[in-house]
Amino acid sequence: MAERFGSYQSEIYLQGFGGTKPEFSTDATRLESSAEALMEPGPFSYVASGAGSGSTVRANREAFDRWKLVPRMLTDSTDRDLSTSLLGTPMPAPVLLAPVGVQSIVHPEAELATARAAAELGVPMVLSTASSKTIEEVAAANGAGPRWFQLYWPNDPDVTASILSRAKKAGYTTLVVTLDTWTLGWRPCDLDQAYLPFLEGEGVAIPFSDPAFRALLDKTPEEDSAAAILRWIFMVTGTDRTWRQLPFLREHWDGPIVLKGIQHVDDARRAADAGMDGVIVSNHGGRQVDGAVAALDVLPEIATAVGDRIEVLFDSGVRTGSDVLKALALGASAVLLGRPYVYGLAHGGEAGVRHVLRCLLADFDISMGLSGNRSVGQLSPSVLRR
Ligand SMILES: Cc1cc2nc3c(=O)[nH]c(=O)nc-3n(C[C@H](O)[C@H](O)[C@H](O)COP(=O)(O)O)c2cc1C
Ligand SMILES: O=C(O)C(=O)c1ccccc1
Repeated sequence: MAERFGSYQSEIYLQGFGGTKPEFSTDATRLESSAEALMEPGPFSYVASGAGSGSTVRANREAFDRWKLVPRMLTDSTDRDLSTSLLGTPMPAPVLLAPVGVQSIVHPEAELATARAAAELGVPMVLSTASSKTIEEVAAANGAGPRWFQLYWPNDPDVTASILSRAKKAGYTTLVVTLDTWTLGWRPCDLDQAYLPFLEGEGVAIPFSDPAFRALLDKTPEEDSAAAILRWIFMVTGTDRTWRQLPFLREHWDGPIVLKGIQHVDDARRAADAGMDGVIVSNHGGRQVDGAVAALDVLPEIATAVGDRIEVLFDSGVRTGSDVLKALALGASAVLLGRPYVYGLAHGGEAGVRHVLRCLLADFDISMGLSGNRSVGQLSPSVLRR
């Protein structure tokens, strides 16, 4: 697998020596700028922006910039092994695609394009409950690729059980339960444009195709999609799901369960005590609580507290190979990539997502080697300085 990433490095450099520019930028920040030029203003700012003043979006990046790598020399890191295994999922590198809803606002092939690109590289994707394609359609596009399922937790037990059984049947192995979005954050950019993503594109395909959800409606989603969407929004928002109800998910999911959106060390301990298999340290890419702490700043204390009991994953602000390295050195066993692959999708569908992933993996590989690290298991805070 290292060879595959290495060869991509050579491919990019050889193209460069031949004077051929890559189709899309190899840099995540530039890709965001070109996505802005390419996308409609509504979808672009929906993807790019954060809650409130954007202070947490910025904090996520600033936290990465405060940590620096201290490279080591002559360490024989020519042959690197970036592969890892997480909750029974073998991975070519410690990277997954974060759950991102309603991808049809970005590209007509939406999650199907993402699923194909992820499968091609063997990178696990996490399918969002709010996706614009169904559980089964995405599974078919993902083929033999590894896939996890993210749950926005309905307050109706029959609907929850139905969605979980569909996901299990379609080959999703790990359940990610997102806890930080029991209502959408205050997002002035979207409010100012009156932009609501679920009203665009193909709507919310998973509940719309779900027999248990459809059974609750007076009119089918095809007859009255606005009413169906409203019903769905009321079902997945609100605070009536608590720690006490986690056993319900356990009863209806026989694979690993990971809680997403954990930011306080006591919540991470509580997740471990509740028998969960992992947590994702995340502030939803700064989209929920404006002024929330940078996700990277709480990672070390959470990894120290529970890292020996459960898996600690990380997202929010990962943009480069060095970022992956830093998060792993601070205790994450893997990271999830959010906005950058969505910009790849906007640029070129499946090819765009594949491009973004290959660039990130090649950059991570090179950064590992040049800083003197051979394997992900070897990383610790000692490779960093603040
Ligand atoms: C457009 C968009 C839609 C998202 N939709 C979901 C979702 O449906 N479920 C979820 O758990 N997280 C969702 N997220 C959050 C991501 O999973 C992830 O936590 C975040 O994007 C990571 O930050 P980053 O974009 O800085 O990498 C979404 C993020 C974006 C940008
Ligand atoms: O916008 C988001 O961050 C998000 O999580 C979401 C929620 C509902 C539908 C689509 C995406």
